[in-house]
Formats: sequence, C-alpha cells, structure tokens
Amino acid sequence: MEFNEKNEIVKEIEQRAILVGLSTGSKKEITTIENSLKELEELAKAAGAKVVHTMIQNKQKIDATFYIGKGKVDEIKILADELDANLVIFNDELSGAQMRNLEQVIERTIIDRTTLILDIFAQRAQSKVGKLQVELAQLRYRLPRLIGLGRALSRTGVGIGARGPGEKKLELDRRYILDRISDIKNQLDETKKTREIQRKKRKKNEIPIVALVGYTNAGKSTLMNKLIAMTDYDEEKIVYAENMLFATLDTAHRKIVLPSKEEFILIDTVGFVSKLPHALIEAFKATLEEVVDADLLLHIIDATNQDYEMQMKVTDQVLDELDVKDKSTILVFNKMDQMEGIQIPCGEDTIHLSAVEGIGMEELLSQIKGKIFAYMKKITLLLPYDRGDIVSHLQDKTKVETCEYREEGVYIEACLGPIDYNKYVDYMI
Ligand SMILES: Nc1nc2c(ncn2[C@@H]2O[C@H](COP(=O)(O)OP(=O)(O)OP(=O)(O)O)[C@@H](O)[C@H]2O)c(=O)[nH]1
Ligand SMILES: [Mg+2]
Repeated sequence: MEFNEKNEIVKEIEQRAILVGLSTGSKKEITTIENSLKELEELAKAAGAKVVHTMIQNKQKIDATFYIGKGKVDEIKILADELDANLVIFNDELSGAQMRNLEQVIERTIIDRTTLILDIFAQRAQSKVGKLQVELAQLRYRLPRLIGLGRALSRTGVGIGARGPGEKKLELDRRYILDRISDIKNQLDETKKTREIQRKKRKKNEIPIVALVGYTNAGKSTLMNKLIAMTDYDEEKIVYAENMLFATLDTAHRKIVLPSKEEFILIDTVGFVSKLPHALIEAFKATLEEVVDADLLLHIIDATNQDYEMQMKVTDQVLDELDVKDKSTILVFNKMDQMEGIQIPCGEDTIHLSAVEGIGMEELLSQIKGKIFAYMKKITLLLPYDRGDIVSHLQDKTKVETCEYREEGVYIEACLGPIDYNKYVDYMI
C-alpha cells in the first residue's frame, strides 16, 4: 500500500513499462546491449513493474535533446498508447533536459536506469542507515535533474522513481534538498561513530573478518547460510536469499565457529550491478567500509551466467573504488550444479562450488583457513595452577592440541594468534 504526503492511501497503479536502449551498432555491442536490457527487465521486475515492450535503437551518437532520435520518440508515444504503458525506462542516465523533452512528447513518466536502481533500494532498505544512504543517493541524483522530473515528482509517493524515504518532500526546491543532504550527512556521521566502536572491538578481539562480495544474485547470501548450516546452525542466523536482484541491501555479520574452534566473522554485503549509480556507491561506502577492514574477500561469481566475466569486472571496479582491490581474495565460482559445458577458470585461489548443494564447501573452508589463520603459531606452555583463567581462555578461544595436568603445572600445546601469543609467550617452555 502506498501513502501520499498527506498520509492518504493511494491506490497502487500498475506500472506498465517500455524499455529503451541505445546501441552504437557493432555486432559485439548488440549482444552486450541485449543482455543489458535483459538485466534492465529484471531490475524493472524487482521494482514491481511489468515490461510490455523492449526496444533498441542503433545510433552512432547519443542525441542531446532526446537521447534517442526524434522518430523513435514518436514511435514510443504511439506504442505507449497502444500498449497502455505508463512508464518508459531508459537504459542509461538521462539529463534533466532529456527527461523533460521526452516527457513532453511521450506524455508518460520517464525514468532512467539509475532512478530505477535507486527506487529498488528505496523500497527495500530496512535499516535506518540503509534508508538514509538511499535517500542521500536519490537527492544527489535528483538535484541536477529537478528540471526534468516533472511527472515522476508530480505524483509524489506513487510509482517508480517517486518512492523512497524522502518522497514526501521531493517536490520541494533545491534549497530544501541541499539542507536535507547536509542533515542526512550529519546523521550518517553519528552512526559512523557507533560502527567505528564496533569495528575497533572486532579488531581488538582479533577475530579475522571474511567478506562475501560480488554481483547481485551470485549466491552470496546462500553461501553464508550454507556455512552457518555446516557449522553452528541457528534459524535466527539465517539471512534472506532469493532469486531476484538486490535481495540483500543491508550488510549482515555472523560469527562462524569451525569444529577446530577457530572462528571468523563472515560478512554478507549488498550485490553490485553494471552501471551501479555512482551516487549509490558513494552512499554505501559507509556500510562497505567493513569490506575495507576484511582480512579476506570471497568474490562470489554466478558461473552459469553467460556474462559472468563482465560481472567480475564490475565487481573489481567497485572494489577498486572502495580501495580494496589488492586484498587477499578467493574467487568462488558458484552454481556448479547447473553448469553445462561452460569453461571456468581454474587455478590458485579459485574454487568451484555449489552453495545450494553444498559441493566444494570443505575445500572452501580449508582455503579460508589457510588464508586467515596462516599467522597462527604453535606454542608449548606450562601454566601455574593458579592461572586457571588462562587455561580456560585458551580452551575456549583457541585450538588446544594437548592439555595435561602435570606436577609442575598445566602443560598446553596450542595454536595462537599474535595477540595471545605475545600475551602468553612468557609461559613458553
Ligand atoms: N542452482 C544454484 N542456485 C544457486 C546457488 N547458489 C545460489 N543460488 C540461487 O541464486 C539466487 C540468488 O541467491 P542469493 O544468495 O540471494 O544471491 P546474492 O548474491 O546474495 O544476491 P543479492 O543479495 O541480490 O546480491 C537464489 O535463487 C539462490 O537459490 C547454487 O549453488 N546453485
Ligand atoms: Mg544476498
């Protein structure tokens, strides 16, 4: 159910969309644009719209007035009348002037890919921080386009492009938007302090952090759930995983305790998509800063997707923007249960698995262990009987291989991380 700014219930209008893409003509580019429009259709569905037609125009150059040629614009108007479409979605970012010009001719709501992605995020964001981040991204994107946002804003609160945490006041002027941007920034700065404390705590506890990253729908959340199920199953720990784009919008942390008692924090993150709005990356930098802290990245790839190489590149680009390109990474080619004759790269730091079927999970765990516990050192200690506190700490938190109560004290052989090692090295024998 939707509400308008006066809090009245507004009837949900079915969104019937025409998708429009532009191709500069080369054969290779045509396949790319077709795939890109398929993805745009998935995005439209994720936002709740029904796609009634898709069209591609071959054109050497983007038209400054209409983005596509004027002939095509007239064609869209006729099609929209015939197909009863009320929304036209363009595959690239439009300028404010292009939006306004298109809307004047087509007489329908005009949005672009970025607005669509922002709308999905606006619908799904759950946490307070997530909502603020999306609103910030929407405002930043709308600011230079106010001139073209006629229809999308005139029906505030209804329909794709006009939803979101800030929808109530979006028709207000630039001044308001600028004030709101600085207000949100202040609120986000506040939440940053809390997160900073949590981050420091995690660092201090010296629990390694492993982050799942990758293209949307690759299987990150499914893999997280599988690892939870294999180690310490608890219904409450399970995260949402679904066959749709952007199922995950808020990061989730779960402690994974291995049978060997070694533990790490696993982080599930928002997925990436091609042409991910820059404003959104900027906005999500705050939650993705945990990726920056991670000791290891698991880059999950949907190996069944024919565009998986492009998707890997997109992920690398976003990681680059976050300044974490050189972090220790395992490439995880997922969905191997569905593979049919596709050649997938093999090699060091590469794993083929199926998160759903649980194939390859042991190998993954052993690679993770090899990477994050490589700094563990084996040590032999003799602890006096009055230091039972150290004995229980070691038994709870580390991998104790031998523990014998001898006459001269408690004899322990264990693998320790650097902090514990330095703390107890005095008891070494
Ligand atoms: N066949 C098969 N499907 C899988 C596998 N792993 C995940 N999936 C499916 O892929 C879809 C997406 O899975 P998610 O775990 O939600 O993907 P995600 O990477 O978290 O996606 P976002 O949260 O949107 O970024 C779901 O329908 C899963 O069931 C696998 O190993 N094999
Ligand atoms: Mg997910």
